[in-house]
Amino acid sequence: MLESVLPFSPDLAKKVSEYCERHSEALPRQLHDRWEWTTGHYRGAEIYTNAEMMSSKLQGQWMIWMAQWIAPKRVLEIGTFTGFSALAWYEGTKASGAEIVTLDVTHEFLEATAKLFKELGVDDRIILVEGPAAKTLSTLEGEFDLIFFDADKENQKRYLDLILEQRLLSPKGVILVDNVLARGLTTGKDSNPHLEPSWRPFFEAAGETQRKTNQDFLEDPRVDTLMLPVFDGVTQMKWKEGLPAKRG
Ligand SMILES: C[S@@+](CC[C@H](N)C(=O)[O-])C[C@H]1O[C@@H](n2cnc3c(N)ncnc32)[C@H](O)[C@@H]1O
Repeated sequence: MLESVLPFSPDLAKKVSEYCERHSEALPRQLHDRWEWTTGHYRGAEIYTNAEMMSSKLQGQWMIWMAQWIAPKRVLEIGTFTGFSALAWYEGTKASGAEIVTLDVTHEFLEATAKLFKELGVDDRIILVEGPAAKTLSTLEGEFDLIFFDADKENQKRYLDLILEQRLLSPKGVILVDNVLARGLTTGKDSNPHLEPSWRPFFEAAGETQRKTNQDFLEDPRVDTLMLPVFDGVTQMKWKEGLPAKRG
């Protein structure tokens, strides 16, 4: 196979996603429950209409696996929402005992998340920070070994600049950026004939913004960039070989 992605229809995408979930280490109960709670509670609710913002269950399984492998001392997440991905970072860092700092601008989301984290007793290592991420980032100190971008997509390059300028990324650290394919529309307006019509204007705009961001990431001389067609598209970045050591 010379392409890197299977030609999915919606039915096949569902079938393959479920198959992959079943053939991966099972999602821990508390993540499973949070995922179900978010989809049930938020769908159609007055304020929180968008459970779609949450990562998929398989993505949660991937996060746990990645965190176990990287064994970070500190994790930084931009975009908490209802805490599903922060719980995955927590689960994946049980051995490394990492501190997890997760940022969100929306008070209601953080309030619901703080309540859950207290109930689950995971507030010993997860720190929730409310406010616009750019502002919060400029106040952070120290280094992070795993950084996840999953908030406002239009500011991703700004976040990268702040992180690199402040050396918040450790020398061997990795940045993971979610949704770089914007449901496929980053590659062109007509790329996804299966997209629900009501979502099309949003993702057309998101795709256009992301096209520029992806190019900016690639052209940034401070990082090595790899874009993968998994989930809604994930870009991985690390310091260019030898760069932090030279600058240090
Ligand atoms: C896609 S959701 C995060 C999903 C979460 N990581 C998960 O997997 O369940 C994006 C979140 O980013 C937050 N957000 C949007 N703009 C932001 C900003 N400027 N600063 C911080 N958070 C922001 C939103 O409130 C929302 O909760």
